[in-house]
Amino acid sequence: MSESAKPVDVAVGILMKSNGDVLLGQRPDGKPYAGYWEFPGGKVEPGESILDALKREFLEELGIVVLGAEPWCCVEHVYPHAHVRLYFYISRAWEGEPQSLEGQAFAWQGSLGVGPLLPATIPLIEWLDRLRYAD
Ligand SMILES: Nc1nc2c([nH]c(=O)n2[C@H]2C[C@H](O)[C@@H](COP(=O)(O)OP(=O)(O)OP(=O)(O)O)O2)c(=O)[nH]1
Repeated sequence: MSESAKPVDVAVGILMKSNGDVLLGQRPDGKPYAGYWEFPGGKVEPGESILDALKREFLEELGIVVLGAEPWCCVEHVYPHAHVRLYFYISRAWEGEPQSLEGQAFAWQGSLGVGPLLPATIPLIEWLDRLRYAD
């Protein structure tokens, strides 16, 4: 099996406000799928827990301190550039306002008004809507 066939673990965070709005970011130039929208996050480094990776990425990308997050679901996807295993967490507790520390655009969204989304993230939106607008 070649090295590229091994899945890469990615920690992804969905910050959810009490009104159900969630934070999306746009992938910066220079990355695969530049310009596509995604939930903030990034690759887990060797020896790092997924939750620690999530906290590190939120601090590096957005200047946000994640105070708590719950694992929600895991999705695997094979892209031409990588085979990824995405660990999605939902956080309702954080400190700070998002800042664009890596030059990326971001937006709080209720019903989804930005696109395109990364292919592996598209099915999540319907599942998320069931959760956000359950009652
Ligand atoms: N953050 C995030 N990544 C996603 C989502 N959906 C999805 O398929 N991915 C994929 C795209 C990438 O192949 C991978 C994330 O890796 P990345 O390249 O953005 O991570 P990173 O910031 O650690 O990158 P780098 O240090 O290597 O530049 O996960 C999503 O909703 N959020």
